Amino acid sequence: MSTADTILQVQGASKRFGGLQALSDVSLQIQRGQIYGLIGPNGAGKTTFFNVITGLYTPDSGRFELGGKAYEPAAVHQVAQAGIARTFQNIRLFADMTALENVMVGRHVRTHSGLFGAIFRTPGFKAEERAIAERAQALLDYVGIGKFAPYKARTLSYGDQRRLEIARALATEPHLLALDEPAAGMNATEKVMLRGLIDRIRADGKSVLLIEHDVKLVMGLCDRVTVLDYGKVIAAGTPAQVQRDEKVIEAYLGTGGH
Ligand SMILES: Nc1ncnc2c1ncn2[C@@H]1O[C@H](COP(=O)(O)OP(=O)(O)OP(=O)(O)O)[C@@H](O)[C@H]1O
Repeated sequence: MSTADTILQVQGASKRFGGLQALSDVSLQIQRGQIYGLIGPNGAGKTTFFNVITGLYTPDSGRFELGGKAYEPAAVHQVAQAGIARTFQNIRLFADMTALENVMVGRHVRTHSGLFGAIFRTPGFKAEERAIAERAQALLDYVGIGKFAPYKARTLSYGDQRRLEIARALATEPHLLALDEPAAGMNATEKVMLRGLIDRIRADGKSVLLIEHDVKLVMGLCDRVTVLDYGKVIAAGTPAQVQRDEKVIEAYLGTGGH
């Protein structure tokens, strides 16, 4: 049952690809200010779940509520307007745009001048553009890469590109930030910084949904965790609870061979 503190409520999400049931009746509930982990072996359906809640895949079934209001995850733009922002497992930045410009693009979801203003560069558009640039710089500072603002995205280190993706996602002012394997490919120092950043994002009032293979990171950061295997929820609870769960141990270590 959802409460006033529920930010995301998903009930019975399913998604089939041909003969493969990638998601089967998946439900979960994220409370405001929570860091929520979604884990499971390779191919368990984690990314499919992200794609469903962020409008990239149309679910076959499921009910979705964000901040107590029903939403149809029908289109990526509508999802951003509703208040979910995400990053991708395979970084998707505009490689030849500067770090600042990448964040400015994310910000445009929340601006008003629109295409007309952008094409004719109206005074309103220019003032708005300045404000957007200032806000983008503040977000780069926030994730710790402010000094790289004028650098092309592709020249940044891998860990910094991941932080840039987070800054761009934050630019849409989401209530829920969905991070798809943010620590993938990071070294130990970068992981420590990432952990600090996610903690700070939560402290600043946002909820975070996290797909992550680094078990230590998940267990250290998350308030609650849902475990998927073959598209089904096999366990949900605190990190300590799911770690002890036999179905979870079996899924990771068992005979599934995945
Ligand atoms: N667009 C698609 N078309 C067909 N099958 C797909 C599609 N997207 C995902 N799948 C399949 O759905 C299943 C779940 O994949 P998904 O990427 O969601 O798993 P995952 O838990 O994110 O895995 P990983 O940890 O490896 O990223 C897999 O068997 C995958 O091959």
